[in-house]
Amino acid sequence: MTHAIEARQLSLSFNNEADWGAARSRVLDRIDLAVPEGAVVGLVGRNGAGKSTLMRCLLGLTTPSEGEARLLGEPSRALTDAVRERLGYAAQTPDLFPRLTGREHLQEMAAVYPGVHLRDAIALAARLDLPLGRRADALSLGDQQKLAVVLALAHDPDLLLLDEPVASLDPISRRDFMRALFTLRRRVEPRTVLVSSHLLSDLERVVSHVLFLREGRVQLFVEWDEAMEHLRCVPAEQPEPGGLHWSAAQGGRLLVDRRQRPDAAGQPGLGMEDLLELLNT
Ligand SMILES: Nc1ncnc2c1ncn2[C@@H]1O[C@H](COP(=O)(O)OP(=O)(O)OP(=O)(O)O)[C@@H](O)[C@H]1O
Repeated sequence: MTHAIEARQLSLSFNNEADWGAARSRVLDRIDLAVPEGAVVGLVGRNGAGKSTLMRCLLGLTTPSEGEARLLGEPSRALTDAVRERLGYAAQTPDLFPRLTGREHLQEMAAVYPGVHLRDAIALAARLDLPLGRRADALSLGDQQKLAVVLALAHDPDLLLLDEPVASLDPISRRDFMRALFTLRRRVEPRTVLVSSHLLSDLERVVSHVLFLREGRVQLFVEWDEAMEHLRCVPAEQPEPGGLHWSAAQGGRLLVDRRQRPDAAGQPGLGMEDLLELLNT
């Protein structure tokens, strides 16, 4: 199987001397990851879990302290232009030129990336109700986010990384945008997407996989349909072999795969919010 995103023992530490004397804090902790081509991965975790940092390391924008990442088969630290042209990224804080209009942003991009489809991008902007004639510094935060996403999608990338792209969008725009992510494709090959969000109900509708991150570590990386079908929570006073995670909360709870635990048969399925809560306690 080909993997669009790979990480091996990816770690990152920062010197936080101002905060903690000479302490070094580990923001990413030995992350191993293999995301199959065509997967739509929801990246989920509490504030400060390391989601944005992981995306930046994957893209080669931040250099890891240890380990390595690969995108579309190439090491992130040395991506060729050919692979860069197949990537789309929208940062959590939109990275726009304040004096340029949305349309000018698109034209600038078309000049650099031969694969930009102006007509499709303009159609997506219209669908999202984004005024392309307005300067970026005159756009609301939600509209700036929409523009960042329209730009990230404009060249029909094979791999799309979106860092909280819908946080400031109203519910109607969010729904339209989530649909657009997966339907706007000129090529037949499926697009791989890594999207972080705290809006779990939006993610639940569109993802094929979920990556739960806690304090820079991968807690769980699962196919979402499988997780809903088979992951269950059973009471347990202490960690047990075969359990995927043990939480001390509520008298002790163990996350298990019900195929391995007959006693989990009567337990209800877990939503993304249940899992996030369980994995963080
Ligand atoms: N340049 C830096 N120097 C020191 N610490 C940093 C730096 N960048 C990030 N961190 C720390 O790394 C941790 C992870 O931050 P990150 O922004 O990746 O989290 P996140 O999961 O994206 O959070 P949120 O959901 O709030 O966006 C935080 O504790 C943050 O303070």
